[in-house]
Amino acid sequence: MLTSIRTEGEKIEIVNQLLLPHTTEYLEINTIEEAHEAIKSMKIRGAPAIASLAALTFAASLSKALASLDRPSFLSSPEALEKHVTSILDYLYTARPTAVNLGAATRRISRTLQSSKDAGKDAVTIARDLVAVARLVSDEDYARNKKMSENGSLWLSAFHNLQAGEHLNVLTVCNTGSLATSGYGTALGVITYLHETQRLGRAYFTQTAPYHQGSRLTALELQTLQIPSTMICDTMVGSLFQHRTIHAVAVGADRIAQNGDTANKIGTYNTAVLAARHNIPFIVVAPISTVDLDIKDGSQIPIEHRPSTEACVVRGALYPPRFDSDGRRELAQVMFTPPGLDSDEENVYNPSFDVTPAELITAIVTEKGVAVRREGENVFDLCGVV
Ligand SMILES: CSC[C@H]1O[C@H](OP(=O)(O)O)[C@H](O)[C@@H]1O
Repeated sequence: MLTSIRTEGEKIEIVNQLLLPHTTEYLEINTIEEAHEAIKSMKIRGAPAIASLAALTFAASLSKALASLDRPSFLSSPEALEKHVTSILDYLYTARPTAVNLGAATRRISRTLQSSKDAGKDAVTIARDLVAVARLVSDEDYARNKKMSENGSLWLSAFHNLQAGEHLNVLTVCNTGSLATSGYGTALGVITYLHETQRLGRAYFTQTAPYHQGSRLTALELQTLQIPSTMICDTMVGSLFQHRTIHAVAVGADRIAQNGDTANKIGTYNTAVLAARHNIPFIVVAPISTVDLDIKDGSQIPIEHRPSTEACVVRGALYPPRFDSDGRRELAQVMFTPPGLDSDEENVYNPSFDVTPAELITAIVTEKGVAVRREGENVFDLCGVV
């Protein structure tokens, strides 16, 4: 299985997802600033993976400070430590505004800080507690994803009253596998679990322009896992539903509001509208840390707009292939420039996410269970799940 992040002691490395699938290059992340840049530039992406890298880098920075002979001033008191921790986590959170998992990790770290302070611990002891809890954000992700994948697979099998020997065809959008998490994945985890339990017919996935999480990352993951799959262009979802049997759509999430409205990769809303038109169950698969109960509905979810140039670049390998002196396949980055590109968003509209209203979502699957929309209502009992 591919990994988005790998660690060895205090060493943290990420695979540079801008270069996949043609080049596998690991980058060492040594500072908070490097983590921020890697997240903002989308060398690493995927809400859970972003939270894991931020938490691991935060833990490494504290760990280095604790090991330093020249103790920094923020370890002089719990108050100084709290101010330092808050500034680091708030800074990391600014890297990408829509995904909320990092916010949940920040809240978890802050709760630990507060309880350690209330217990009268000194700054050094509190810092050690924070290192431990921050590492759990990543360490616990694999098991969390496996559990939600099992929950989603069982729910879909029951929804279709799947009998022995029958299989489900599932469409997914973007990339929600090991490259978007710390292992196994969310929506792609459901597809993987169905495959591993002999209940998957075929996985379908959209290319997911303009970053191409589908054609560059999900394709790589499904090939690596040897899962039968078919890629479609983003514009082909309606035709697929008209001409192929699709039993479900399973997507990830970056932020889920209290009423179940869900922000996810751009193109998810289109797919949800078409799934409703074709009576295909549409499920969102995400960890509890994606649910933001402070946000009443999807209108309050900040939607990141990426640089217009990113919507004008096609990344890929040269054809016929050319190789550099190290034998690595050369990539091409073709920029097509619409007139007046320099005027940015007037010419290129490039939201990175869209919001799918709850009434188009059949169920929200988490590691704690499945929140099903009640017939005739578009409000999920999320509190029953969170
Ligand atoms: C389990 S990943 C959640 C979410 O993150 C992706 O966005 P991006 O690739 O821009 O980080 C996509 O929306 C996934 O569904």
